[in-house]
Amino acid sequence: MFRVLVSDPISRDGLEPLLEANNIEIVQKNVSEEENLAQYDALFVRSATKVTEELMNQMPKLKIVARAGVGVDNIDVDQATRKGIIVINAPDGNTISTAEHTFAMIASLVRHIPQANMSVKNREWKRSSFVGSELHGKMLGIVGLGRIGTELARRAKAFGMRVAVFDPFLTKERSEKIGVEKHDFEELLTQADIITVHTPLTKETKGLLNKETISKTKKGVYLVNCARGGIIDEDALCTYLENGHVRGVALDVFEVEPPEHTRLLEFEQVIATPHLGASTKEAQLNVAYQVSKEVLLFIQGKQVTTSINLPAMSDEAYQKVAPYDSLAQKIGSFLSQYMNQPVQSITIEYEGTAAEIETAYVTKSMIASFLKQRMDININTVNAGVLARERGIQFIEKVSDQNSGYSNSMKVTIHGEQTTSEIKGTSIPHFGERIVSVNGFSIDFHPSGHLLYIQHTDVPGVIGNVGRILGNHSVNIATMQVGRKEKGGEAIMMLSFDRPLDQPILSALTELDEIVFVKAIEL
Ligand SMILES: NC(=O)c1ccc[n+]([C@@H]2O[C@H](COP(=O)([O-])OP(=O)(O)OC[C@H]3O[C@@H](n4cnc5c(N)ncnc54)[C@H](O)[C@@H]3O)[C@@H](O)[C@H]2O)c1
Ligand SMILES: O=C(O)[C@H](O)COP(=O)(O)O
Repeated sequence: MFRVLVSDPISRDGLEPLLEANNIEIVQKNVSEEENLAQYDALFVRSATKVTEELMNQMPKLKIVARAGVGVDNIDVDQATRKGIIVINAPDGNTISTAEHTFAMIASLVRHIPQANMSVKNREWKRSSFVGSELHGKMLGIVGLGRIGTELARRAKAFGMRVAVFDPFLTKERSEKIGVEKHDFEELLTQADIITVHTPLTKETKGLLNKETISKTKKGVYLVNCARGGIIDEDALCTYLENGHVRGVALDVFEVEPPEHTRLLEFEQVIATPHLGASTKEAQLNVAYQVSKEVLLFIQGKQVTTSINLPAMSDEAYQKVAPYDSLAQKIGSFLSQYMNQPVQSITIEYEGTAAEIETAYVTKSMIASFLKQRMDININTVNAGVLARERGIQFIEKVSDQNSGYSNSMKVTIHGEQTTSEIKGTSIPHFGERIVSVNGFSIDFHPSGHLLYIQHTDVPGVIGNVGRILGNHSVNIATMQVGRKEKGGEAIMMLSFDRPLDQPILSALTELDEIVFVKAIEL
């Protein structure tokens, strides 16, 4: 049974993909009210639940955190990554709703609609107190032209506004295509009549609009924040509202939510909503449905596509990666079992078509498989890199420009404290993966099942002796491959069996004079 805890109010209809699947139990209850957090495999949240390290420690089975929305600033993604917990979000399910809400806030702000509404409800009729400004012909300054910023720009243009944009990642071509003016931050500050922010809250964007930057804006500017509390510094807003430099402010988000102690709410010129940008039936259905489908993919062992802490990959892209992923896991596990010593560095080299895929994912998969043999914690592609680095293991990814004759290949070299080992493999369409070289010995075997690696001297009779000992122990050899570098020198044997070999058999083989090294490997 896969258990899902839905902590924040999330559309039940949007959970349909999970509700319809077998062996999934869904509990809709806030984390603070759930006594047995340890039983859950997945946690669904919006912005209210704080997914802290402490919470994750109480959920040892947690494998995936699904944010039914965009912002993940309420989730400790670094800690989730360390623990191998996948974090996903629903990047575009609430874009339209938030853009529409922002536009409604802008229109309300310049026409004083909330204040006028309150006044009329108080039985007043003060028409001259609420004279507003037209949007037509005014310049809207958008900071952050992502999904929401772009939709907002389209709406502003339909109202006859000029749209100026600052976004360090915006190209000239894209700004021309959308029909907005690309500016630097300083220009936008000095020219815009209304400034609205649509960036995530990061170290760079925290306090982006502060005492200094707001002082550069036009006197009488309107400021809008429907992205994240803290992008516009709340103390600075109070200062400029008090001295009249800022004419009005519209806020959907606050530094602390709910904003119990902020002075901002005392200003007549401030209009506010309680983080409602994504609160429409449509957006809530979209985001819940998006993350539910992703979690279902995860449960089915398929590739998730909207992960924050994994390389983004569509299912189609993963189909191309899958054969190499499988090969990488086999090589990682093989080398980890074979090399029973501390490791300093791992190098993985891709050649041919293997170099054309999402190699970062495959590298992490190989490292995860390598570490799994050595560590008794949850290791996967999410945390493999962090855990390897924490243990002082360097990993290097290379693309080879050599042509070794295979249409694709992957070579993994491990530098251990005492020795270095290397395995090369290839994936053959419709045939599966093959190991084609071990420590420079050419060989050809399918890396699967109960295997035995034997290093020996290339002398007559050794194969017979090995066969005799195995026969004496009633062990049937399923497959056998040999490889050598030169006649009479060192050679290797790779055997596979229908069952694992016990220690007495391995000891008997080791006692043969011509045998240098024996290692049973389970793949
Ligand atoms: N109020 C709500 O209910 C609500 C709903 C949805 C999203 N949001 C918030 O809105 C924000 C934007 O969402 P989105 O879906 O458009 O995200 P997005 O990732 O599509 O866009 C963010 C944009 O910000 C830009 N950016 C990043 N750093 C910047 C900087 N220092 N200066 C200028 N631009 C910068 C990026 O280049 C990107 O284009 C997020 O913080 C999200 O959490 C709020
Ligand atoms: O980042 C988001 O998606 C929005 O801030 C919406 O947050 P919510 O899901 O708590 O409404």
